[in-house]
Amino acid sequence: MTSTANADHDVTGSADSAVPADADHRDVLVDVRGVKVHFPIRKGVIFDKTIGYVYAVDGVDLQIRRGETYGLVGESGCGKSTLGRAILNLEPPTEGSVTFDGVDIASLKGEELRRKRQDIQMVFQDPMSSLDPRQSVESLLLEGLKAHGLIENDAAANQRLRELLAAVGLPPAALKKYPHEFSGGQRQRIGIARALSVNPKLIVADEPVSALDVSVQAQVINLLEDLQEEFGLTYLVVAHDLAVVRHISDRVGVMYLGALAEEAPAADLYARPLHPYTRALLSAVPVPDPVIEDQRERILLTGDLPSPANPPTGCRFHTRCPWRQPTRCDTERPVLRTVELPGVPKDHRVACHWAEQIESGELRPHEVEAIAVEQTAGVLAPDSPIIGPTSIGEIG
Ligand SMILES: Nc1ncnc2c1ncn2[C@@H]1O[C@H](COP(=O)(O)OP(=O)(O)OP(=O)(O)O)[C@@H](O)[C@H]1O
Repeated sequence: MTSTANADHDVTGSADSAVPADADHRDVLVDVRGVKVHFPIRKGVIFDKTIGYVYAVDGVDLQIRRGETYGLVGESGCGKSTLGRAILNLEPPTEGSVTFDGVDIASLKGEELRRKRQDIQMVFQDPMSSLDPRQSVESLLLEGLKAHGLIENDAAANQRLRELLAAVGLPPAALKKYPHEFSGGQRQRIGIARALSVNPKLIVADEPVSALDVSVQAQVINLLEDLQEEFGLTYLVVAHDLAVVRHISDRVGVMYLGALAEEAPAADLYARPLHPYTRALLSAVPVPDPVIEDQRERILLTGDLPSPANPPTGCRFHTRCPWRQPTRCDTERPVLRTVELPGVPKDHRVACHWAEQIESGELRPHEVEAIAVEQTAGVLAPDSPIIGPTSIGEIG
């Protein structure tokens, strides 16, 4: 693996403890250590010259425990999908390692890699573009089974397909139909059945409901939760929408410009965000009560999201941070660390030099008078109708 890092990027921003405090190593299904994915920017027709890099993922440590749902959130372009692809070994890391079920996936080749890939499946945002329109549902579902040699005979295959459809709440008649004959929610169910067909351990769901109507989103989220319980699945759910991730996740990681800004059990993160970026995102979420809505402080995020091809020095967030402090914030990259604050669990980690001082009120934001929020990309109210009284039987 070659490092493309410049001097500033050599500061990895790695966590003080890669494995969460209360996690046993055997509990960890996915172990991401110091992962960087840098895409070269090339110029020239005849001589292909590298003139820079897009620092899409720039030093991420995270662990996903068996049976949990890890929600990864962040604005468009912060590197969520690239990190997901690195975990699947579809995008080999420039630096760092990804261990899946105790095995470094970069070391696998041929048959071993094919078998490991069976354990990790993806659910995509737009089922219409991920399902071949010329294939019937039967053929789409058989594909994975055949590729991994999981078909003993026709009768067993037929039984398996029916079980898969039942698991995702679709009738057996769906087998003979084509993707265009289904609604968006039903198509996502087919995508989920396809992922399930090879008995994976991990499902990486990249924006699994963002292309669906709000009323259908809840059904698909509930389906994913039911399937997790039934089949003992582990999920990495990638989304730009804090509301989706809140309801489905056990733990949430907030990404900003290629690195984790904060990571915590979902309830803690939403109740007590410690990173200025997470605070700003959550402060932008409207509250249904107009009195509270009127009184609460909103945090101004100034400026645009910097380009990952030219990230700020020091703390990636300092150019937009209302609490930024001279020198340290723009020169020293903060590591993801635990904080010594009463009531904050050890697995609530934050990459901010001043998390304690901000939380205690010792440091005040520079733009205290500002109440408008300029940049709130993709944030929905935590109580948005994502979670409705829906069941696995309801078909979206
Ligand atoms: N193959 C590639 N070559 C060059 N740059 C890339 C490549 N793939 C992604 N990028 C860039 O890397 C950065 C991170 O992209 P990524 O898709 O991972 O972000 P994201 O957070 O998933 O965004 P979105 O929610 O819009 O998908 C972006 O600036 C993107 O343009």
